[in-house]
Amino acid sequence: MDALKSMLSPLGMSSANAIQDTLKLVVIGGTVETARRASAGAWHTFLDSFFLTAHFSQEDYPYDWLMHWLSKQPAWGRSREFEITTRTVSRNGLTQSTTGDLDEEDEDEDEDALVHGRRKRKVAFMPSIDTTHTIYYCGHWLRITRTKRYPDYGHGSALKISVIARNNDILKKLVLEAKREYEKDAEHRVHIFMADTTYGCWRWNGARQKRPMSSIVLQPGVKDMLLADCKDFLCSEDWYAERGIPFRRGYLLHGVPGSGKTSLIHSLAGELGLDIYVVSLSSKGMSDNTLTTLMGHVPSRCILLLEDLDAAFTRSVSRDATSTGAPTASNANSTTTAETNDGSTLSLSGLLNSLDGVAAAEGRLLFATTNHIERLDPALSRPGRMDVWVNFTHATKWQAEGIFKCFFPSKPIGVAATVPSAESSENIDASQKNLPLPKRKVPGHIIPVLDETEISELAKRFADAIPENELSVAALQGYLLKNKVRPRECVEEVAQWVIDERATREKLKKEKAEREAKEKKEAEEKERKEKEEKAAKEQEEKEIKEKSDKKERAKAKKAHRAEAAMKLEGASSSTTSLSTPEAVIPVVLSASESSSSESESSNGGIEADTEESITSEEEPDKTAEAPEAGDSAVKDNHSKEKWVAVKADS
Ligand SMILES: Nc1ncnc2c1ncn2[C@@H]1O[C@H](COP(=O)(O)OP(=O)(O)OP(=O)(O)O)[C@@H](O)[C@H]1O
Repeated sequence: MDALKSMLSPLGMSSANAIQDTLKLVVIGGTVETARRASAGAWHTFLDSFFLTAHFSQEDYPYDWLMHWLSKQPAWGRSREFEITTRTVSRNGLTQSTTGDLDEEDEDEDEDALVHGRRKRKVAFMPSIDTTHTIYYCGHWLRITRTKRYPDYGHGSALKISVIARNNDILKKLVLEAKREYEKDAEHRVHIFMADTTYGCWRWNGARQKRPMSSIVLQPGVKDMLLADCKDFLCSEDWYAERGIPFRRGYLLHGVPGSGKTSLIHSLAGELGLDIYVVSLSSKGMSDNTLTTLMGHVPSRCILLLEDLDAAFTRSVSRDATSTGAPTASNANSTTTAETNDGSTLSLSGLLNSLDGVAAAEGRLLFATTNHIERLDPALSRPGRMDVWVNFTHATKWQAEGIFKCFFPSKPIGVAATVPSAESSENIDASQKNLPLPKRKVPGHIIPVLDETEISELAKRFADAIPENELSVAALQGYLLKNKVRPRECVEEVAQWVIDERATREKLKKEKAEREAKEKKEAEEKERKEKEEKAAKEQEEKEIKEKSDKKERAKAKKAHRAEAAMKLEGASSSTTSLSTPEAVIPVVLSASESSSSESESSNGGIEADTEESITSEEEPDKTAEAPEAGDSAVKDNHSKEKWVAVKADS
């Protein structure tokens, strides 16, 4: 300090004091800030040594479990910063409400209630992103933060849970509890995931009610066989491992549209408690790499569904004659990449590799559906890839009877049949016109419940009226749906419906044939026009080329003559320099004198005047006989004239 004072002494006393004070402040401030930072660091180190933090990403299941669990926590619902959404509470879309749910007016109303035919929307409070909530759980305070995973892309969330604890038991307990609750609530639903070709990942698409196996009417034994096969596969992992066989199984469901292929898969997923991962191979942006990535991310126990396999290598919307993935003449070499204008590039080899390549997931049940098995490449449907094939046909009489019984529940014999009243008949008509029903869950009051014998008898009559293997089960279902509250009338009118259906189909067939014929004609006309235009263009190009060739040849000829003239001039000057009496005799040279002119005449060039052709070397005497040098005649053939120097008799 003394040194500082002595340094500052030459300055005025007052300014020296001011500088001293400033320096003091700087020193004190720096010390305080350093102390603050050190203490904060020590505090964080202290906290970190006690806090356990777990991260959960939206792409993984635990995130769903925790979001579902949190949605039921009162503290989560009491959050003071909200995101208000009419979407599902969590990514999994389970329909239970958060504790902060905002129901409209009558809270006790049915969740599925319809207002003017529309489902009522629930408004839910979701704690907003980047806010921290403290929840008390099993004697611990949990600090929970929802964050954005990819803020730049605007999607993807993550959860961060911190807790003061000696070990991670509390977090394990929390995750297990959340999982249990989630699974309990998801018990009656099948989760559907769709392939996202843009990001090469799976996106949750919805949770559907399970469909009972009994609602699928197939020929006897088919459902049982499939169910038993799937169950057997799922519990034979060790058996596969012992034999070195990849733990995968493929099912190919093929047959006519509307015969229950997709419904059966849905039903099986519910029965086996598996999620469904759906890939549409013909979707935009699908490529070998994307498919391989997707297949690599399929969980081990699930159903992987490849829909409309025959349309894999075509982007056609039609699923009939024009749509093909088959090794036809044009695409026989199907291992080559199919490139389309929508940017999709998928090859058969890419598909095969992704199905059973090294990166393909194990333990999954692969289901593929197609309406045209004959169009599939044999490599795709061979055993090992598709182990079980099931053929779906149009409805048989047996199926018609079965589906009728599914639609109209029966009462045990002896209980009086419920017949709709006149008032309810009005409702019936309204429902048949597809007008909204007041309550979805209680339609029983308008459906007459007949006794078993009557239903059996009606079902039999219904089946008798249905032609074998002609109409799809979906078509029968459509007819029954229209008559869902009129079982007796439904049977009475079915014969007429079949006639109408045939007529409609015939009409549609005819229209389709006409449309196709028209399209074919237009295509042919277009092709013919294109051909004509092409031919005209080619002809024009040919003519232009010929003209330019002619010009070129004429130019070359001119140049050649000029060259020859130059040579002659050179020769004449050399003879003069020898002081030999020479005369320059003009002679007419023809184009045929030169080799170039020969070639020209041979290839159709300008004809040479051979009569008057004289060469200085070959016919010197002729040149000698030529008129005197002074008045050497310049013959016509203007352009063909050349002056050559020849020795003349002096
Ligand atoms: N065998 C069946 N048993 C019960 N319902 C059926 C059956 N076949 C079709 N359906 C009904 O028909 C509708 C269409 O069925 P689904 O989508 O399963 O047919 P699909 O064979 O997959 O048709 P596509 O080949 O066109 O995809 C569904 O609503 C389903 O309930």
